[in-house]
Amino acid sequence: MTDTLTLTSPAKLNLFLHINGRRADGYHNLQTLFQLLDTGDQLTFRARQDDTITIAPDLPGVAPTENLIYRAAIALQANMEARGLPQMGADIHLDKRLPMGGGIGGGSSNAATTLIGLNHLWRAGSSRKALMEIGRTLGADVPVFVQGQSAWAEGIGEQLTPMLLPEKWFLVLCPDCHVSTREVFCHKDLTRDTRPIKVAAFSQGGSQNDCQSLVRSLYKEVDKALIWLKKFSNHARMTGTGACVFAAFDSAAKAEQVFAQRPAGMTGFIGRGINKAPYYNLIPD
Ligand SMILES: C[C@](O)(CO)[C@H](O)COP(=O)(O)OP(=O)(O)OC[C@H]1O[C@@H](n2ccc(N)nc2=O)[C@H](O)[C@@H]1O
Ligand SMILES: Nc1ncnc2c1ncn2[C@@H]1O[C@H](COP(=O)(O)OP(=O)(O)OP(=O)(O)O)[C@@H](O)[C@H]1O
Repeated sequence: MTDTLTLTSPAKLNLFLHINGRRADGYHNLQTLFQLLDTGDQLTFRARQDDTITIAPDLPGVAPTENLIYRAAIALQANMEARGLPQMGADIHLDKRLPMGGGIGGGSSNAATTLIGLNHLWRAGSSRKALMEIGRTLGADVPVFVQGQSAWAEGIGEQLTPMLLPEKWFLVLCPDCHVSTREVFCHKDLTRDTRPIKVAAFSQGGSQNDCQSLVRSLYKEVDKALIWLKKFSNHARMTGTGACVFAAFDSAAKAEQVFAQRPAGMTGFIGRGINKAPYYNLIPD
C-alpha cells in the first residue's frame, strides 16, 4: 500500500426530483434518481505522520475550514479518535473541474471521496455504512457518493436503493449563475406537495424536477439554457436545485454534435452515466 492516492470525485445528476413535503426540522422529504457521471474533480491524498490537514489550492469564496474536503477529513479523524485509533494527517490536492453550486454535487462528492480516500490511506477500517453515516452529517447528498452507486433515493436523500441505469451520454450545460440550494428549498413558491411514486413507476416521461419552474422564473440564464436544450431533447431538464441543465443521448457523437452548437459563452461538458463510482472497490462491503 502506498501513501499517495489519486481519485476521481464524480458528478451526479438528478434524473428527476420530486419534493413530497417539509419536515419539522425544515428539511424536505424527496424522491430522486441519482445518476453518477464519469466526469469529476481529481483529488490526490498524501498521508502525513502528524495530524495536520492541508488542502491546495484554496477554493475561491470558500474558507479553508468550510471546504467540505476539510470537514470530511476532520470528521473521519474524530471518528478514529473515538475508536481509539492513532491520528494521522494528509496533504490533499484538489484539481477542481466541476462547476460549483450547479446542482451536480461537486462539494458533496469531494467530501465522500475524501472519506473513502483517507479511510483507505489511514487504514481506518470503516465500513461503507459507517462512512455513509459520517457523510450524512456533512450534507444530504454525501451518502449517495459514499455508497458509490447510481441510486433511487428517498427521505432527505439518504435512503438509497442502488439502480442499474442505462449508461447514456449526458450533455450538461452550466448557465452562468449560482443557485443557492437553501434559497430554493426555503422559497414560498417551491412545489413541495408531489405525491410519492413507487420506484417501478419511474419513467422520464412521468416525472419532473419540482425545483425547475421556480428556478427558471428566478434565473433567466437557466430558463434560456433549457429552452435551447429542449430543441434537441424532449427530456431536457434541470439537475438538483440548478443551475445546470442536462439531456441524455445514446452516443457520445450525438451529444458532441449538439454541444458544438451551444450558444456563444455557454459552458458545459459531456459525461457518461456510470452505475458505480471509480472508487467503489476501495471499501470492503
Ligand atoms: C437538492 C439535492 O441536490 C438533490 O440531490 C440535495 O437534496 C441537496 O443536498 P445538499 O446540497 O447536500 O444539501 P445540504 O447541504 O444538506 O442542505 C442545504 C440546504 O438545503 C435544504 N435541504 C436540503 C436537502 C433536503 N432534503 N431538504 C432541504 O430542505 C436545507 O435548507 C439545507 O439547509
Ligand atoms: N470542496 C468543495 N467543492 C465545491 N463546493 C464546496 C466545497 N466545499 C464547500 N463548498 C461550498 O458548497 C457549495 C455547494 O457546492 P456544490 O458544488 O456541491 O453545489 P451543488 O452542485 O449545487 O451541490 P448539490 O447538488 O449537492 O446542491 C459551494 O457553493 C461552496 O460554497
